[in-house]
Amino acid sequence: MTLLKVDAIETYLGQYHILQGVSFEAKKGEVTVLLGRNGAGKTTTLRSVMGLAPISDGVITYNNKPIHKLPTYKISNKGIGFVPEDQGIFNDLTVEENMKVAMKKKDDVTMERLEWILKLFPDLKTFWHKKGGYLSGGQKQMLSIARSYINSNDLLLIDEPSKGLAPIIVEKVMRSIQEMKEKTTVILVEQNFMMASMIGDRFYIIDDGKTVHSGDMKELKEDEQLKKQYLGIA
Ligand SMILES: Nc1ncnc2c1ncn2[C@@H]1O[C@H](COP(=O)(O)OP(=O)(O)OP(=O)(O)O)[C@@H](O)[C@H]1O
Repeated sequence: MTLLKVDAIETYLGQYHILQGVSFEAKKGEVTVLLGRNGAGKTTTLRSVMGLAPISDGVITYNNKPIHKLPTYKISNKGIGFVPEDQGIFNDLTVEENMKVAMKKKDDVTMERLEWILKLFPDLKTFWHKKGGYLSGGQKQMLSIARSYINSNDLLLIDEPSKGLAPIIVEKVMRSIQEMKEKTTVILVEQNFMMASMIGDRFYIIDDGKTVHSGDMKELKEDEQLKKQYLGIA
């Protein structure tokens, strides 16, 4: 079943026509990976879904209902979580406060999730009373991911979770996304192709603000030509 459908969206940032026809679908229970070189438009695509970079043309539907005219908080209230590339944590709040502000509920399920998160990222427990602004880049990234895991979202948009993290933590994050898959549909922007291909089900390649290729991740793993052409690997 298609949970999110992005159909031929166009987005301007200021006077620049950044997205010029991006289309993709996220199927329920799958990890959909958006790939493409730097500046291709992947972040802008996620921001457009969240209503942070409003589209000028095209349609975005969630559970078959259009959401592209809604303000960001209404999109978020539909159960769509977002881990932005720039982390979006509060520098003046402690790790604990950052987590509490993110919680939509404080029920047993949320507390169980918190326990799971602190096992996943023990660093956050160590720095529980430290202000967000004083964390290292990697710790900020962990906090940002943790904030998105705390609520039971139906869809999670994650922008480059591996950025700034040590390889062992990247692996942990990827495994956590795999665990999340049981409950949450995921759209992932990821430059680390090895990680992306490990957990991704379907891929879409964005180039120059357009979707240029899509398919099963299994196929892309073997398509050296495509990887070389658009991703600069192989
Ligand atoms: N505020 C802005 N105003 C004008 N152009 C912008 C703005 N923000 C981003 N861009 C441009 O939009 C294009 C797409 O950027 P975007 O961040 O979506 O790419 P990306 O695929 O996520 O790249 P990366 O992998 O480097 O994060 C880039 O050419 C970028 O320079």
